[in-house]
Amino acid sequence: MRIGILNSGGDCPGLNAVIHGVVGAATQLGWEVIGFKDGFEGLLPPGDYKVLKPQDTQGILKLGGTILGTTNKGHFAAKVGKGDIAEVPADIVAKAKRTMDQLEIRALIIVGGDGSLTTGLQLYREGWPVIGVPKTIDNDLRATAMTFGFDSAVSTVVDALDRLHTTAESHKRIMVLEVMGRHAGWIALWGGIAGGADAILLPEIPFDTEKVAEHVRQRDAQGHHSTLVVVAEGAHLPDGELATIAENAGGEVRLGGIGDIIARRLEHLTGKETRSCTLGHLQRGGAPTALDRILGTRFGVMAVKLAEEGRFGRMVSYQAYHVDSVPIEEAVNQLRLVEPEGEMVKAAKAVGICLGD
Ligand SMILES: Nc1ncnc2c1ncn2[C@@H]1O[C@H](COP(=O)(O)OP(=O)(O)OP(=O)(O)O)[C@@H](O)[C@H]1O
Ligand SMILES: O=P(O)(O)OC[C@H]1O[C@](O)(CO)[C@@H](O)[C@@H]1O
Ligand SMILES: [Mg+2]
Repeated sequence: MRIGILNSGGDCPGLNAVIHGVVGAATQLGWEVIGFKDGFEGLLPPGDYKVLKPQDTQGILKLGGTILGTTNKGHFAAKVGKGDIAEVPADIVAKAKRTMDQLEIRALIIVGGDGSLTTGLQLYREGWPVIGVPKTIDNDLRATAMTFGFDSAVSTVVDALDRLHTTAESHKRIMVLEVMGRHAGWIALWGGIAGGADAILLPEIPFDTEKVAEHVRQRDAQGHHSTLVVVAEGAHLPDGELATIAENAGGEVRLGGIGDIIARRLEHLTGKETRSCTLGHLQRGGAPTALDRILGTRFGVMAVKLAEEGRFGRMVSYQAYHVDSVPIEEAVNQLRLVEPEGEMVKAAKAVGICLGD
């Protein structure tokens, strides 16, 4: 038996751990694994792929990125189909299906985010043997309590904050760190708490910059002359708007710029020298943490198990310390956001972190 795997959408630390897990588990069953390159693009005739044997995945656990490559552009860019639902055009699907048939692929493991899994759902509904593996550093999918890549991204935020602390203290400055997370504040909240931020601004909690400025003044009065502010890229400006750069190929807006805006306002309101720093794709690169290597491995193993059991149309999911699965249709387009009254936000406030509300 032969199965396929592809990565699609943005990359994420831990993708190679999934590939490693899939190849390891499939090899034990005597199966062959085909790795399609650059997302769904690799499915287009004549097919861009490589046969993945255990020796091809040796040593990749610790590597960031993906050995298969990925894309969020290309021929599979979803177009608006029936009832305003984005669909991949029929001729593209037909061409890709030819490759699947020629290679006799009996299961296709799609490791991707919301967009790629929506495409996966379309293909499953058209009869493809699809299995989904969720991938996002944002950790914002309702159907899974944790995704690989998140812990690595948080570690990068913590490392950045550790470094910013010392320069902020030396100069008695406010430092604003803008972090990723799209419309969810998980990276900001976890990274901010672990990195000892003094203020954390989230998409889920409307904030008032004057309240942050007052927090800075109080800290100054207590003898703390530097302040670290973490702001999520998707946090809303006081008028409710998002700070954006452009639209990307998938039609999704590219977020960015809120750190600079907040820094300028805080400097104006407090009279303190303020600098901002955008962490950007550093959060997506580099070696995955041990947790992400383990999670990626377990997700890969579960994907092969689902293939063995013929349970297609399902997405691997992590719930209550167990790796299990849910129907893909229940998983896509269901965001898990920070609860403004949740225990974690309360814990942040309890240790004196200002959320700007
Ligand atoms: N709403 C959608 N419906 C169907 N396909 C989609 C949708 N949004 C995106 N896609 C397709 O999925 C692929 C990747 O999309 P996108 O760049 O959003 O990545 P993703 O899988 O959502 O991962 P992430 O956004 O976390 O990087 C592209 O081919 C894109 O056309
Ligand atoms: O790599 P790109 O296309 O700029 O996408 C960046 C976005 O992708 C993510 O890294 C993951 O969804 C977001 O946190 C961020 O907004
Ligand atoms: Mg997406």
